[in-house]
Amino acid sequence: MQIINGKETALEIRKELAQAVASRKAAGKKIPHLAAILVGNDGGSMTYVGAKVKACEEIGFESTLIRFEDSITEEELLNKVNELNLDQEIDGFIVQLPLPAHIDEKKITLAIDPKKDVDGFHPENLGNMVLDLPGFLPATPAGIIELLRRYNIETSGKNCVVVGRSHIVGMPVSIMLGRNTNPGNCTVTLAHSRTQNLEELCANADILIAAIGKPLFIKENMVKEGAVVIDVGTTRVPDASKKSGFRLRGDVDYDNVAEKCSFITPVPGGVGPMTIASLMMNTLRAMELNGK
Ligand SMILES: Nc1nc(=O)c2c([nH]1)NC[C@@H]1CN(c3ccc(C(=O)N[C@@H](CCC(=O)O)C(=O)O)cc3)C=[N+]21
Repeated sequence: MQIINGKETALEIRKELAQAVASRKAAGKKIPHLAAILVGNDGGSMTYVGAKVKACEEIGFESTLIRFEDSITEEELLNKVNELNLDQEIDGFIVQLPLPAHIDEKKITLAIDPKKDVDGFHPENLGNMVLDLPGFLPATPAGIIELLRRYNIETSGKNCVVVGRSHIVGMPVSIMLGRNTNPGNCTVTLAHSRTQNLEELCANADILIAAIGKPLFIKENMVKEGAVVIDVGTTRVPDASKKSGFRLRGDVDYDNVAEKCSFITPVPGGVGPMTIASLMMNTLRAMELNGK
């Protein structure tokens, strides 16, 4: 069994990006500039956005954090999105999800200029992904693909089961793994809450991707001997023994599953840091895509 070290891999990518920034600087080219919009005070969102800003600083990207109160109106948020769309200094930006219930996330996502959509959530970028055209790949699925690539994990012809059909992880990663690319060429099954015989289905997977957001959902009996298990879950569960009062839990019952796997990602230190690394890769690509 090998633990896939996402934290270390993300660090490697960040070093590569820092080099790319340094050579851009030396050539007198523009430094990538990422902006992030954060609405409200959700603990998880603040942590993730903070980590993104920190990653920018380490790599040498410019970053701008834009914060709003929960009470911001949809129109005010749309105005800010439009402003960032037009701002020549900003190469890419994200609007951290989830947004307060009175704001329509779809409307906001549609308002982002696809050329600055480094989250890869805009339908134009999802369409480009499906058709193998250049664009931005969603950060978490791209991070998963990058881990499979860097660990030389064979995917071609493998039976891959993705559990969870979210628009930002399950659905896009199922498409990416089914494409005629390497990594890719999997036979993919996208499972969800209505799937019948889920346990049996998972137990037949060569590659199992858990993206449901339910702590410890994937049990030992759902994992095949020698399977590759990718855990996308990051749920904060209360834990009095921690200073923060919570601990991070994946979707996989790691302690009982790990032994059976050929490869497994831990939580924390697996897919999470790769999401941020992919976002940074997308931000650098934004410059290339936009001819800067
Ligand atoms: N517009 C938008 N884009 C996103 O990419 C986005 C989002 N909204 N909303 C929420 C999810 C979640 N997400 C994570 C990013 C990093 C970690 C991460 O780095 N986790 C660390 C631990 C961090 C901790 O200690 O809490 C780890 O797994 O090792 C986790 C989750 C990005 N998301």
